[in-house]
Amino acid sequence: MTAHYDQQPVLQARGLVKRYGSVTAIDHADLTLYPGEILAVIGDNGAGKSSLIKALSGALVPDEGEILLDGQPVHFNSPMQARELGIETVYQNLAVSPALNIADNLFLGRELRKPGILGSVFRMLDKKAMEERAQAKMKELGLMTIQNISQAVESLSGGQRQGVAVARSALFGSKVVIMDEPTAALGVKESRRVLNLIKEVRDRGLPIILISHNMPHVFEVADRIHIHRLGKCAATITPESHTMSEAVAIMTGAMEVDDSSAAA
Ligand SMILES: Nc1ncnc2c1ncn2[C@@H]1O[C@H](COP(=O)(O)OP(=O)(O)OP(=O)(O)O)[C@@H](O)[C@H]1O
Repeated sequence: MTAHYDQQPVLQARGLVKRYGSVTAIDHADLTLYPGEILAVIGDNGAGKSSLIKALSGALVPDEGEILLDGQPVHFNSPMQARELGIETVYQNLAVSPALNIADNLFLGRELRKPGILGSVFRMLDKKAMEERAQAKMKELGLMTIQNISQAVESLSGGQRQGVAVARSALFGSKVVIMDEPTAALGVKESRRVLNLIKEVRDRGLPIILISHNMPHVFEVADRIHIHRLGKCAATITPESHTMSEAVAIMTGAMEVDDSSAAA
């Protein structure tokens, strides 16, 4: 699937503001995510990327501004509310529970119950259905180098664990997947697998917001790059329109951009 810039954006932030006392973490920030794209969000430390992403994933309630999902205004008071509307977030830490197996991790907090009275009254889990769906999703995403779905996640490598977290987001994210530094803790080979997986999820129709400090990774996978500076979008560029050093220059304020490209 290729990005559709002529269509209704899937997710939009308009004029978001978040203040912590005298610090303005988000300062009238805009962001637009179109169907079929990987939108990278880059910015210096303290630029307000995490705060922006938290607002989009329901982990923070903005003081001002609006969030639109498929063109409709939405208000999230918790991450659960954002998830219920199809926005899944993969956090860098907390990605998976090591002691649980792969299938249990995929369904953590959203376990399937057995049909009928066994599930509704006795709350019995449908382990078989969860394992089958987990297996199918891992296979679909090309993650079947992991042999056994009932294998404990603590026995997997860092890249495989991140793969499980990405598979979970693809399993439940019906509209948007937000990934916060998914390759930060990984080696070269593992990063490559996770980047391919991210592209695979995009190609299967889920648009992605990717927060990353890794410029080569961003330039490799992003369709567009939202550059965040001083709490707002300084520019939206593409890997074709600008070089990595130009992106860094915009990020740090060394290079000015005209207002037209700042439209998110
Ligand atoms: N809970 C909080 N309380 C007070 N100040 C905060 C809080 N969260 C963030 N800030 C401040 O808001 C600003 C933006 O922080 P934020 O974490 O969103 O930036 P960031 O771009 O994600 O940075 P990094 O790349 O270092 O994670 C910073 O000045 C930070 O100190």
